Amino acid sequence: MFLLKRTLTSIRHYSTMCSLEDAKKVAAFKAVDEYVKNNYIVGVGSGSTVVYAVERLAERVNKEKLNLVCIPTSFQARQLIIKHKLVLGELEIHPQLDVCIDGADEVDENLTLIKGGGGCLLQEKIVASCAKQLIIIADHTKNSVQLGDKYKKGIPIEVVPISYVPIKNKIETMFGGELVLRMAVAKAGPVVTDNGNFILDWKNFKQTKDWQKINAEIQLIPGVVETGLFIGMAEKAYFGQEDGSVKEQS
Ligand SMILES: O=C[C@H](O)[C@H](O)[C@H](O)COP(=O)(O)O
Repeated sequence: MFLLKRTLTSIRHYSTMCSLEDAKKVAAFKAVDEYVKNNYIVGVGSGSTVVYAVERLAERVNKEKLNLVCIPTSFQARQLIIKHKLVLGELEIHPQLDVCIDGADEVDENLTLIKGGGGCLLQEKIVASCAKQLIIIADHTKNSVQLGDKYKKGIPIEVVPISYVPIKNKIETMFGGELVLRMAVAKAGPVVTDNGNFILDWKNFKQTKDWQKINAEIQLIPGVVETGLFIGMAEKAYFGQEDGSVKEQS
């Protein structure tokens, strides 16, 4: 009897738990509902969570007849905007955005982010820097205290191809850890970003509270194009939870 009761309890518990995809979706929908208004210029981030944000943008445009212009942060984002028949814009015409909605690989307690797991960090940082507000959408696995607590693939650093070995050596000497050239999956050789660059993933870095200083030093190394550290940029993060609720951090 006791065993049966325990089994029933765990079945009930399981049935109220959401998948990671559901968690991404609830976070994305809430962020779009709360931050996107009529006549906005909207930055569209990259990655699997942003797919749901674009779905919601399209629903709202169709239902509420919102007049939006969407600025992509990658080739993927551009394709999503086109697929959903949203108005595609560019920074040349709209250099100031009202809001940018994007995913993240990890978000620490200070809203410092690791981004670039999908290789789109450079354009994401450019577009976010032009937006009045950067809003992050993610599932609960991305929510951590310190960077590196949860995301183990490393901090992505986009580099000019000829410089990847010197940059790897310099950062390992300056700060420790290991920088690994990201390799492509369906192509021989390295990942080539939307901007024609390579990505070094900085793994096993020391945890610190001084990301601002380290980031500034890395950015000064010749050949470094951009880092996946987003410091002091995000206004708010929405994390979809296992129970279907959304946790907000600002
Ligand atoms: O380069 C990719 C971006 O920074 C993504 O926003 C980040 O990797 C999170 O992606 P996802 O929503 O797929 O976890």
